[in-house]
Order: sequence, then C-alpha cells, then structure tokens
Amino acid sequence: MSTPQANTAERELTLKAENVKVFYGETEAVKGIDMDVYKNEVVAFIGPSGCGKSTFLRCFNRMNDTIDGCRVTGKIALDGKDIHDASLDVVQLRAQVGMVFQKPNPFPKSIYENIAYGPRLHGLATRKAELDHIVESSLRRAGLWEEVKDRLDQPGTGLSGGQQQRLCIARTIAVSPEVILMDEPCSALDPIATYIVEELIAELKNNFTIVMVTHNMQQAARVSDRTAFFHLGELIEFAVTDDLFTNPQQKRTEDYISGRYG
Ligand SMILES: Nc1ncnc2c1ncn2[C@@H]1O[C@H](COP(=O)(O)OP(=O)(O)OP(=O)(O)O)[C@@H](O)[C@H]1O
Repeated sequence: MSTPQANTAERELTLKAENVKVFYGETEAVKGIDMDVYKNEVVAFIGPSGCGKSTFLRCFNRMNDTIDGCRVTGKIALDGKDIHDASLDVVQLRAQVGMVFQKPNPFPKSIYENIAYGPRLHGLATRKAELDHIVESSLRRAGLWEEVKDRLDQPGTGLSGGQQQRLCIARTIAVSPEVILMDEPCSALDPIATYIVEELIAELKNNFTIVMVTHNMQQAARVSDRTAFFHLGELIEFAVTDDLFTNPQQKRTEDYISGRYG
C-alpha cells in the first residue's frame, strides 16, 4: 500500500487501526488493514462492491459484534484507547463513534423524540429546557431546524428522504460524538438532497471526524480530504484525495478510477 501523503505529522490522531482482519465464518473479508484517521478530516472509502468497505467501517464502532459469525482481530484505538478493551462500554463507544446508514432510518417517533432519545439515554440532559436546547442545536447543525421547527411533534418518518437522512445525522450529533461513520449516506437520495448532505458533511468536519463509504467517486472527490481505495479486502492505496484521483500510485487504483473495472 502506498503511504498517505497528507501532512499529518502535527495532527491529532483520532482512530488507529492495526492489522485489522474481519472474518465471516472462515471467509476473510478484511485482510489485515492499518489505517490512521486524524481529527476533523473526512476520509472516504471507495472500491468495487464486496471489497470490504462497509465491513471495515463497522470495525470502528464495533457494529460487527452485532453480526452472527463475524469475527474481528487486530487492534483499533480511539484517542489511543483500545476499543476492544474489556472495560469499555460499547453503548458509550457507539455514542462517541456514531453511525449514519445508507437508508435513512428514523425511529417511528416524533421528530423531537428522534433527537431527544439518545441524550436522554446517555444522561446528557435531565431538564426539559436542556433537552430542548440539544434538540434545537442538533437540528440546526444538521441544517434541518428551519424546515421542521413548527412540526417537532410530527413523525420523523413523514419527512422527505433527504430530510430523514439529515434527521438521522442530527440524531447522531445529539449525543456529541467525536467520529461520525457514514455508510453510503446519499445512495438513497436524489441529487438535490445529496448536494445538501454533501454541503453538510463539509460543515460537520469543523466539529467531527468523518469516515464515509461511498460508491460515488465524484462524491469522494468533492467531500473528502483523503481517500482509501479497497480491493478484495485489502487497502490498496490511501492518499490525499486529489492525489489519489489525479496521480494514483497503484495500478489497481488507476484501473478502478479510470473505470476499467468495478
Ligand atoms: N453478514 C455477512 N455475512 C457473510 N458475509 C458477509 C456479510 N456481510 C458482508 N459479507 C461479505 O464480506 C465481503 C465484504 O462485504 P462488504 O459489504 O463489507 O463490502 P463493500 O465493499 O461494503 O460492498 P458494497 O459496496 O457492495 O456495499 C463480501 O464478500 C460480502 O459478501
């Protein structure tokens, strides 16, 4: 794998993966990946279908633990702490490392409750006024407040697809994560909703570290600082996004971005 060329020397390390392998039964879907992710950067994962992008992404908040027959080896640290440590609270980890999925999945509750649920669960607010504040600020940061402020008591599922995805992003933000994982967050959205979410990602990186899977190379080029190209469970190349797309170091990367396969 080629070395990332970002000037990362003085940047704060947020996530560190070392020799991470993921098995589904006997099948090795992720084959010994090392990766550093720095604070306030957007990292995009690209690669052909089935190359292990989503599986590797799920390692960062131990979502693979929820999949029967899935086994992860190697080490992953968040802020220098091993996320597989026995003393670690997985619920707390998933608040610190939030996740937004491909298909917007609001809870079957009101818009307000979609946001309030997490902070209440994690004891971030006890009084109604505190909760109201978190709900409003999360919706504002997700760029949704103006569209929903007059109908907070209505079901989240009644919003458009793009609004639902921003609601899910607001819900993730509400528990003050450090990292937001996004697994193809725009693939179910139309081009306008996609544009809005991409703008939002650019804004969110001021406060969060974002790791996203995308099938769309243009999207990776538009929103990410660094891009990782995966192939058959391996990390082939990880570089500053502009460099990866204009001057790939690996033949397999070049073949993929020039549309020769995938
Ligand atoms: N729950 C599962 N059980 C068994 N095998 C799985 C499971 N999920 C994924 N796999 C396999 O692991 C490999 C990697 O899948 P993964 O979904 O991580 O790839 P991907 O690059 O994200 O693909 P896509 O772009 O199509 O979403 C594939 O061969 C897939 O079939």
